[in-house]
Amino acid sequence: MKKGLLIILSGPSGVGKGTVRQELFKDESLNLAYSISMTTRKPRPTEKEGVDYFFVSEAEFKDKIEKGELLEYAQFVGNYYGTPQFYVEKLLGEGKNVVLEIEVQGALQVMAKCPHALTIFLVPPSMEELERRIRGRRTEEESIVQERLAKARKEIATQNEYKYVVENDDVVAAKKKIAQIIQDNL
Ligand SMILES: Nc1ncnc2c1ncn2[C@@H]1O[C@H](COP(=O)(O)OP(=O)(O)OP(=O)(O)O)[C@@H](O)[C@H]1O
Ligand SMILES: Nc1nc2c(ncn2[C@@H]2O[C@H](COP(=O)(O)O)[C@@H](O)[C@H]2O)c(=O)[nH]1
Repeated sequence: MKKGLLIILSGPSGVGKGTVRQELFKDESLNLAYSISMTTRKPRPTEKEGVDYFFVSEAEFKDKIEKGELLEYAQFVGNYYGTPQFYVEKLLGEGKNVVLEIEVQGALQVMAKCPHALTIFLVPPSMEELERRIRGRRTEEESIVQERLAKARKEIATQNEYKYVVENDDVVAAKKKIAQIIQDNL
């Protein structure tokens, strides 16, 4: 069986990666699977264990790092986030096109390890709109919103490291562009 395509969907916090990803997953012709990350962040009220993330303690996360079980990992605004390698390899082996929805430091690690990965960076129409989206979600307290926005400015400056940059002005339009990019690379 032909191995699946590894797809990195990156971009600043609040740009709409999760929203666009959910739209993409409605398109069954893309044969997508989502890589569920591990994090030390506390779950948000709507988030479910094993669906949105595997929520773990810092000690558990560090144990995974030591055992070499993460494809990549990073610290992001006070918490660890990482990609369990086992599931990614299993899904790719089953021919699935696997989506990693990750921040920039982790994306750069995967690019170094997997040079054939399809890399897509989502940008907001403006910083003002990004701020509206992060605040509109009402998931972070003010100090964290400020830290995420500061991080976003640095992350947006790395967009040239990615093969494709897509503006998320409209969710359906962004989904269509990314679906076309994936089809073109299959
Ligand atoms: N094109 C869009 N126009 C307007 N609002 C949008 C658009 N895309 C996403 N949003 C909204 O922006 C907010 C942030 O989106 P989302 O949580 O998907 O971002 P994210 O990039 O996955 O964030 P994080 O990296 O922090 O998980 C949500 O409230 C979502 O509904
Ligand atoms: N390097 C990684 N980054 C990840 C992973 N899973 C999610 N993320 C990114 O972290 C930030 C913050 O996420 P949030 O859920 O707290 O808003 C965001 O950019 C995510 O895409 C991962 O496994 N590795």
